[in-house]
Amino acid sequence: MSIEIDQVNKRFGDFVAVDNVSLSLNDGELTALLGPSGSGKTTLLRIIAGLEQPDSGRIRFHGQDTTDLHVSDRGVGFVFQHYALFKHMSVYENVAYGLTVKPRRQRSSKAEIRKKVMHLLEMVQLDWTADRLPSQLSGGQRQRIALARALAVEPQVLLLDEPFGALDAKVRAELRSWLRRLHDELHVTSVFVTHDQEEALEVADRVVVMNHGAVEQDGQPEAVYDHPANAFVYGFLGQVNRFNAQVQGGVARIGPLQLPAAEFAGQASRRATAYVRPHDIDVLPTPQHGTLRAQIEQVLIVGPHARLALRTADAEETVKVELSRARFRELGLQQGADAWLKPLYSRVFLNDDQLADALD
Ligand SMILES: Nc1ncnc2c1ncn2[C@@H]1O[C@H](COP(=O)(O)OP(=O)(O)OP(=O)(O)O)[C@@H](O)[C@H]1O
Repeated sequence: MSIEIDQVNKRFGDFVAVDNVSLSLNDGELTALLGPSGSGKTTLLRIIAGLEQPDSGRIRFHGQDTTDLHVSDRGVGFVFQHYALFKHMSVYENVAYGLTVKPRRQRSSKAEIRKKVMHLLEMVQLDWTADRLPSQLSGGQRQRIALARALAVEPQVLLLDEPFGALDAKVRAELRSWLRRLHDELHVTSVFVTHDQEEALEVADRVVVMNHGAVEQDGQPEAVYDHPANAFVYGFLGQVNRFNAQVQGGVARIGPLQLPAAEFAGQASRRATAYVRPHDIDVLPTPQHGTLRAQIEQVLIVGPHARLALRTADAEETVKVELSRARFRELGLQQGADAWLKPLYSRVFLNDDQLADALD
């Protein structure tokens, strides 16, 4: 089931929650709506679901206009952040609920319902909990049951609003890869809302980055991560160092450093900001041509990585660098010592890019 969002707008009073959003989501895709708090993700999800009416614009499922269709007639399944399982019903009854409340003529027999529910419970690997009450399950298990319940009525579209938001980091990580596997098996067109960039990049086929109610960028996770459309997306999709630069002749200068900025080759001299991710900077123990001198302020060893904070002579912020632990040992770097920074990959955006301000 493809979903077309066509010039959708939504205001709450004077506040623009969704600002002229158009998107085409492909059949069977898992799409992440990613953005900071208040960027309009949930509002857009609720409009797709039919829980909220847009002020203008249309929603189409597989070419059919559903904008005025009631939520119960859209064939959508939901999973919310706070597990909304019925407390007094067993796990089995929770998953069976949507099937047992169907009108008699559409309802399957008890035996068929049983078979289906048990199959769903096996799929979420919780068939052994069928007779338990939700209170006897962990948070992660409850979310898997919520998902089984949403899938029981065979929705054409599955909508998930921060489904793992209330869980701790380890459980979240487990559920992410589990959701990905489940989606690969079922291929239900799914949209999930998250403000966690790692979650979006890991799970989704496609990432839609939102800010102030509008879409900043839309694409496959690698494309969005490797080629951010603007400064906002660069900053939002992971840690980044920002350097004040002067761009001229296709080069961005930061003191003795020269970084490529070929896209601005034809421009007059302009102030700009160079963006460099912590893992895209090498650190050298001795001076070299075209490197930036800095002092190592802090070293944190985190599992296989070494995270360094360094201060350059004129930088306002510390520069963050991430090296492999092996590389860090090989270099023999010490806290307090001088080191020389060599950015390996960077992106330059001119300073009048208003989106850069959105990060501050
Ligand atoms: N029913 C409403 N009435 C008034 N304002 C609302 C209503 N629903 C949402 N808003 C506002 O619209 C904006 C967008 O909200 P929305 O929940 O869509 O953002 P979000 O990106 O999902 O954020 P979060 O991650 O914090 O849930 C917010 O500023 C919110 O306060």
